[in-house]
Amino acid sequence: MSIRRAAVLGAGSWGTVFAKLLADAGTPEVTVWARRPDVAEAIRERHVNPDYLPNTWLPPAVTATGDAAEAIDGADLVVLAVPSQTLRDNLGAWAGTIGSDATLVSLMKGIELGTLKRMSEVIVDSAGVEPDRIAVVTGPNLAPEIAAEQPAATVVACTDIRRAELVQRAISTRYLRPYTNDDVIGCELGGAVKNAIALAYGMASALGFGDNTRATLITRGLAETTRLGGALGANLMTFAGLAGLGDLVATCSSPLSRNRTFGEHLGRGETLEQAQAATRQTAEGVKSCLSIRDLAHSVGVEMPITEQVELVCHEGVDPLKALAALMARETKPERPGVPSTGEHQ
Ligand SMILES: NC(=O)C1=CN([C@@H]2O[C@H](COP(=O)(O)OP(=O)(O)OC[C@H]3O[C@@H](n4cnc5c(N)ncnc54)[C@H](OP(=O)(O)O)[C@@H]3O)[C@@H](O)[C@H]2O)C=CC1
Ligand SMILES: O=C(CO)COP(=O)(O)O
Repeated sequence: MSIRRAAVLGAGSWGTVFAKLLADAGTPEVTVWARRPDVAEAIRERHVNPDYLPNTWLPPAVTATGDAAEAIDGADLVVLAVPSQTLRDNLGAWAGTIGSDATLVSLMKGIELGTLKRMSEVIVDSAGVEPDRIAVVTGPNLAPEIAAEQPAATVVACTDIRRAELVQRAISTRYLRPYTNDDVIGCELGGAVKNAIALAYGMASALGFGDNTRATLITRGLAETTRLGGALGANLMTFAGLAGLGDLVATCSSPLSRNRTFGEHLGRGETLEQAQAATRQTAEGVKSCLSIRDLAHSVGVEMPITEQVELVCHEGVDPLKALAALMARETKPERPGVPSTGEHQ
């Protein structure tokens, strides 16, 4: 079985590249929904998204519309590529038009404010679909690099292996190698938390700190992500994979990352508003650091880096003070609960 018609709802960087990917992998009809009619027209008429990917030519199978119902009509794959915090409202308006056996794909990397839900949970709520119809695609996938067809890998996470393999086939190309994974919780947490850690990494870079600081943030960032995952029922091995370490390293180390770039602005002493004005695209970690912190508190997990990122973003704390607070924390074993001497051997 293969996908005949796909809808991609959201015409930003990743939504647009994902439409190209589906077409390159053989989907005959891919319709992008853009909320601005001029963007839809440019994709439809000129095969380019001038705002987000001006130098990427989109294949003939990709078309676009400003009418979401038209995009969704008859689609057996519905891809969601809007900002995490608007998903609930967007999908609420579209849900009635989605086919009863269509597979939904979530590209979002965030945790909803207020409800503290992962994106697949928001989709279940607002579209009223069963969780096993939702596949999460996540991994080290900076949109401009995938647009340029640079080789990479990704993960398709779904509790229904048949649907996971369907999506895997639908995005398998010579430049992207998808793996399946049944750990939806771990894959979504990896994608959401790495954005908060990349904000910290960007701040540290702008403050002039070198590779020891950066490696420490990545490693301890992964440790707190894994702690949260453990408390929420994820498979801990997921965090050593593409959706965990892979995405964390790519996002922290790339100047293409919007989250890292946003962190650099904060590290240079800009306010949240100044950083927002300087960066136009979605930096999910800015809002999700609040919901991730609250989610962690709700299950009694400490996430010190995420907490300090939240204080810098939303309480105006100086990034240097945030760093000092992290360094002044009580000393402890690297892996709490594991003896630091050889007594267990
Ligand atoms: N870019 C990347 O490299 C990757 C991104 N992701 C994730 O994919 C998701 C989407 O990101 P991405 O495509 O990059 O984001 P962008 O910021 O590039 O684009 C966001 C898109 O959503 C639209 N949008 C903005 N606000 C609303 C709203 N209120 N209602 C409906 N649509 C809206 C924008 O329209 P308009 O242009 O009119 O503002 C635009 O089409 C995010 O969760 C991100 O973390 C995942 C992997 C890679
Ligand atoms: O998720 C991404 C890469 O996998 C994109 O990261 P940014 O949203 O920080 O650009």
